[in-house]
Amino acid sequence: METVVDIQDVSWKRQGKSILSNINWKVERREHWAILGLNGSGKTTLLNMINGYIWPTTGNISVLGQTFGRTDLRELRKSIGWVSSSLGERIKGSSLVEEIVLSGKFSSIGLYDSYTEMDRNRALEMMEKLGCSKLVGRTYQTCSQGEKQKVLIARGLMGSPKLLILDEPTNGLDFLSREDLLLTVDRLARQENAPTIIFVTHHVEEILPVFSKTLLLREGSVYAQGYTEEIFTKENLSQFFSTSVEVEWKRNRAWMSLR
Ligand SMILES: Nc1ncnc2c1ncn2[C@@H]1O[C@H](COP(=O)(O)OP(=O)(O)OP(=O)(O)O)[C@@H](O)[C@H]1O
Repeated sequence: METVVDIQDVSWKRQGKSILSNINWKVERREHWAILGLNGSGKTTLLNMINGYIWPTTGNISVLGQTFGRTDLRELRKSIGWVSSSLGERIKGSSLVEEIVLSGKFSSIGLYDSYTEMDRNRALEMMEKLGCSKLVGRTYQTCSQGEKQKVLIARGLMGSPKLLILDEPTNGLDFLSREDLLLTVDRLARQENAPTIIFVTHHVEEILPVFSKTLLLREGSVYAQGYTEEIFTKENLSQFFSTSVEVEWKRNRAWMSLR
């Protein structure tokens, strides 16, 4: 099996404080993972590290077989699609959605490079895949929150990444748009040639069965990791959140409520 992310004994310290402590985590190809953690648990820090924006204080990390310190990070980043709210905030509202998707090929925010007919067709194909091709010709600012997320995911796929990171993609979505986006991600993840996906969330019930593995992060440490269905017990989650919770499984998803 091909290892996509290999993190060994990684810690990251800032101002004498451990933000990440002794993280060990391996993601194999086509093994889709969810990362669940409360605000401030270290999720974004971990993603910044996987993308090579920050380096471990101690420990080793390699992504897609490239060991940090011995690799061209800009090249590596082209193999990683990263969809986050900070990406969304950097997009100009007046940009056409198809141009936003196309810009994913160059990992740029605006579209400055020239592109071919083939690139344009691929952009349309990615929009088709995400179920948002009807938006062609529209500007970003006229799209709903859910439509914007789909455009950004299509952009993330444009460069045929081996790893796709979806960082809280359901933020700001209403109940129906959230379910629609989750189903779209589920469909994408099940495709034959799908990239390995890391799905970051605060919410247990957003973790669909296709995310067969979950990493629980708490206060910068791995609280638990492994098969989602084994991890999401009421005992585990009550300890994890330091609050008594009930867990109910419906449609292969765990739903959590206060006890
Ligand atoms: N450069 C930095 N210097 C000091 N502290 C930092 C730095 N970056 C992050 N932190 C701290 O590390 C902790 C983890 O932050 P991080 O943003 O990774 O959490 P998160 O799980 O992504 O949170 P959220 O769910 O709210 O996005 C926080 O307490 C944050 O204040």
